[in-house]
Amino acid sequence: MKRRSLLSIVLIFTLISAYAQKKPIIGVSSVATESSASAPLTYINSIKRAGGVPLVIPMTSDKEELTRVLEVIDGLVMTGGEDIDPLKWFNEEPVRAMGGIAPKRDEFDITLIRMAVEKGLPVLGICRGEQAMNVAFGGTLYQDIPSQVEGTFVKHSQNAPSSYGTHTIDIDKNSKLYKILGRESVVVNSFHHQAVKDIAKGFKISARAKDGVVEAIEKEGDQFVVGVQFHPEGFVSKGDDTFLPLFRALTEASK
Ligand SMILES: N[C@@H](CCC(=O)NCCCC(=O)O)C(=O)O
Repeated sequence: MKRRSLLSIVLIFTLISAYAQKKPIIGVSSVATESSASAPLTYINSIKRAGGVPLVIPMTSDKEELTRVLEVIDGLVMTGGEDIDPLKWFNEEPVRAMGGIAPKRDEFDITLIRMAVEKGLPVLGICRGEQAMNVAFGGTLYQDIPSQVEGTFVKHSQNAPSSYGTHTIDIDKNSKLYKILGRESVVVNSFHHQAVKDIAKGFKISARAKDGVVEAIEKEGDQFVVGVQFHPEGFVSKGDDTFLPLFRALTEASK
């Protein structure tokens, strides 16, 4: 009898440790067009380098489909892209300097973020993904930094490779981002002309550029819900480990 109970304990322990070693499946919102569903390999390779298994999610706003997707993924990365429709999502008339919008992608991204966060999944929003995260929970955006934000001077739309940082951000020491990166400031890449204006309820600003533009946000509380205005995948996918801890924090939170 003793031998059998010892064997069953060893078996249970083996099963638990095997489960704990399983790589988490990380959903990646597709950079959708009307005719394709794909995501840049920079996101895919960064997730792999951080120990996750990437899974591209085709654009849909069908809640039944999204519910099934959320049953199979353990975490989520929201990718970059077009401007977000200001009239639909934060009740502002479009300013002349607003860029191209993608209404179906807005619906997809914002519905997916809301459902993932409400399900308790870890979510990392990148650039548009950070902006959609803020809007999904009631925040607003500057539609065009240069024409709407007095006193800004940093170039937020760099003409340099995505693996090359061009401006500094200052990180709040009381933030998840600081705990993850372990530094008060860091040089980031920058490919945007919009930014968080009013922070969503239940979120906080965790980093700003030297001209005050918001560069990172996070949900208050323990759930990993982090948005960054820069593109950490541009560095990580090229072997620069500066932001690998951010993807690792996502995959760890997804286990
Ligand atoms: N349109 C928004 C967000 C910009 C953004 O996501 N840039 C990334 C483009 C490259 C990619 O698709 O990853 C803004 O301009 O602020």
